[in-house]
Amino acid sequence: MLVVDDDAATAEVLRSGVSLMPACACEIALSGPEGIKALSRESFDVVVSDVRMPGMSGFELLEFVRRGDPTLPVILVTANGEMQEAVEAAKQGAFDYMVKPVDFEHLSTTIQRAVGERDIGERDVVERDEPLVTRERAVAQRPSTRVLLGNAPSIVAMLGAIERMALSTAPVLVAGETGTGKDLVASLIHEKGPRRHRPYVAVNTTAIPATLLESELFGHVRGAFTGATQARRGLVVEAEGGTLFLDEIGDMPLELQGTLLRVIETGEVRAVGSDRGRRVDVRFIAATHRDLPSLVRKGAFREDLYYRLNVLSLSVPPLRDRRGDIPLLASHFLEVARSRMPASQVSSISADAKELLSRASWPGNVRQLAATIERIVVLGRSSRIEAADLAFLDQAEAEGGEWPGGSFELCTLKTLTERYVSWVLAQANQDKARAAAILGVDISTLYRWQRRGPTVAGDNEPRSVRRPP
Ligand SMILES: Nc1ncnc2c1ncn2[C@@H]1O[C@H](COP(=O)(O)OP(=O)(O)OP(=O)(O)O)[C@@H](O)[C@H]1O
Repeated sequence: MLVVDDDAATAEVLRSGVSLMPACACEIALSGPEGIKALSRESFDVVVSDVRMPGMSGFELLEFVRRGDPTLPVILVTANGEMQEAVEAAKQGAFDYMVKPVDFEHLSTTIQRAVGERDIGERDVVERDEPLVTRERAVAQRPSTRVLLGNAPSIVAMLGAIERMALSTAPVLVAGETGTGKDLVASLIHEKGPRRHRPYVAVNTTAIPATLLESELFGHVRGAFTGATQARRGLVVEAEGGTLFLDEIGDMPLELQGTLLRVIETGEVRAVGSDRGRRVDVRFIAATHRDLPSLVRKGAFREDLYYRLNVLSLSVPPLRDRRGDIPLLASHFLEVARSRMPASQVSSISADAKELLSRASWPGNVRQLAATIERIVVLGRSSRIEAADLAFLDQAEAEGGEWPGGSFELCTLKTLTERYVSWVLAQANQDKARAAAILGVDISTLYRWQRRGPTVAGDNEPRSVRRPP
């Protein structure tokens, strides 16, 4: 809990009052700005603030908190209880309003209520976080408190970029493998910016049949096509004032890419079957796990749309490139899973198990880690997750693992390459696209190598190798 009061003695009294509550740690700030500093340094479950303070009032602090994290409860305490002030406090979203001298019993039950309600609110949000069904579409009704965890330098840098990008309305392109957190990044860009109170509409373009995608996105008028018995506004219009998140943009059909480009450029959307455009104010964030520049080269993605979307870009690193964050994420997902299943026995992770988690290959990235922990929480019978519970995980031998080329007898470059290629394939679970990416060659080259053996530098079969392995 954070207590903000310019009168050190009162703050101290409040602190000693609440420290009687079990498991309550309390920090004091002697002014509004000091409170803000504390809030940016660490996270609190509740804030109790004096109303009249020089420099920054409790109401101003409340406004600050509401903008940053609308779920964080703020209890205002005042020396002179005026009805008007109490009404104002409620209007501005204070959790409660109390008059000094504070009745500690009342304060402590209010704090417990505030923290309890917040937990329930967060659980709702976690539930929203589940795979989006059928049309993979969700309209966020209220700002969520999804957190992006991680201390890896790449993640810290990304968080900084998210904060800055949140202040702009330019399109953003988020790249990264599946399950790395692209949707999470997009929703944070929305939530940290001035559009946070407007809708966040997420669409997975691959989850909607190509024939319906156009009308889903841009709407249609009644009778526009067979079965269009009612007009539809479309998701772009639904995102009015807010953000439209287009997941898997690399899979969007070419014809629609042209329409989307026009909408982004003109700020106008035209429903299928309508001859009139409608102005919209929507911020576009797109994501893909595919290599868009290479799709552009192959003619499968429009170059002009690529440049339009790529005004700001972010690349979310795969989990295996930030292994240091795995224990932290695992503990977080353990808490999330436990809150969904309070009856579970599982409550901690052993050091060995954390070690094993940190070494696994995680081709499905953070989503796979979350699912792994959830499965153990649901099925586990002991209180601690042990290494033995994780025996099924693929360990990433590629890092720190042994070179599998066998003993180092002298052999030709071709033989060595063959062994390396088959080892990489094994590491990638025979996923040719991933193996080709690791090897830095085109997937068609990999297929050819499998049929005819690899071509190596010096072979007289040039041009077929883009980059010598
Ligand atoms: N750094 C993180 N901290 C906490 N949770 C995370 C983090 N990264 C991802 N997650 C969680 O992992 C899950 C997968 O993330 P998300 O759906 O954003 O991935 P994605 O890259 O959009 O996946 P896809 O490519 O399949 O669409 C979500 O539940 C998300 O909240």
